[in-house]
Amino acid sequence: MTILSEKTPSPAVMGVINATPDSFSDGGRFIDPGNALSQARAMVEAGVDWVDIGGESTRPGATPVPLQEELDRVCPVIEAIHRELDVPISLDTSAPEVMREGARLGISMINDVRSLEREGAVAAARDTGLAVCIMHRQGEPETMQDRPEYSNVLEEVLGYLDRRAAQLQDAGIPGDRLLYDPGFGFGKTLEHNLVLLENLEAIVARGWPVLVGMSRKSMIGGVTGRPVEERMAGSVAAAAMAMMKGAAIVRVHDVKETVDAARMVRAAREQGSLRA
Ligand SMILES: Nc1nc2ncc(COP(=O)(O)OP(=O)(O)O)nc2c(=O)[nH]1
Repeated sequence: MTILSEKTPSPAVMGVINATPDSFSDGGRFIDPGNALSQARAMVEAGVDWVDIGGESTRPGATPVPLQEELDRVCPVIEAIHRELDVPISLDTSAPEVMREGARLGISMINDVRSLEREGAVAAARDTGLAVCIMHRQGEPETMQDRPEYSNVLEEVLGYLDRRAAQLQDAGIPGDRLLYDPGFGFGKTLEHNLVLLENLEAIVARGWPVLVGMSRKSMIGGVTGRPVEERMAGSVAAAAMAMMKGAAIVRVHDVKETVDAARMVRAAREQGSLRA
């Protein structure tokens, strides 16, 4: 995967900066570009490999954001981080116009929880030449957690990602620009999420870099009983498990702690390969 090999180690840590008023765990903190830049700077100082900028919450129950409002939220943040910091930026959006503007402003990856399914998104992503993370979800944020059901969640997630990757390659997006994401929390019960985490190797085995986002989500709370603001340890543990199972990027809020976990995984993997 050229974009990943060129820009970051594996596993890599992606810091979440939501320029939104309503994101489930950091909503409102980074809607001001100055605050977002300060957060990005702190993440870079903590060793982050990517920052992920989002202007629309996709938490369960969230409603879509008008295009201009999403542009107004993310563009100043992208411009400031691209100007002031040396860190690859991924843009968390489903809107083709936002993808194109983000590419113009210097992002390195499109992170679309809707896998380029919106009108014009495939062409936009293709034209930018950027890496594209595609993600499985069942339903839309407004209702996806009402009654998630699968006959076999792992097979259905893999089936969707494989079909979508084939469609996008047929549409002219080279396969070496794609990343897979199983979509933790996007139309899944706690049990579904845990099956996907425990079997992550099967997703990694498909051959595309795998990006996972479990940080502070309800699956962490469901297992630990912790409220959102106390889910750092559980989130780092889940990220460590994913990295040990072969995830290429972990998308997290608690960067400093997760960078330490990533460094442990990389060190053991490198030393282990030397057969000391
Ligand atoms: N690739 C990818 N992108 C994602 N974007 C948003 C969220 C939701 O988490 P967050 O951004 O912290 O909350 P909100 O959607 O409320 O902004 N999760 C993922 C994920 O699991 N994978």
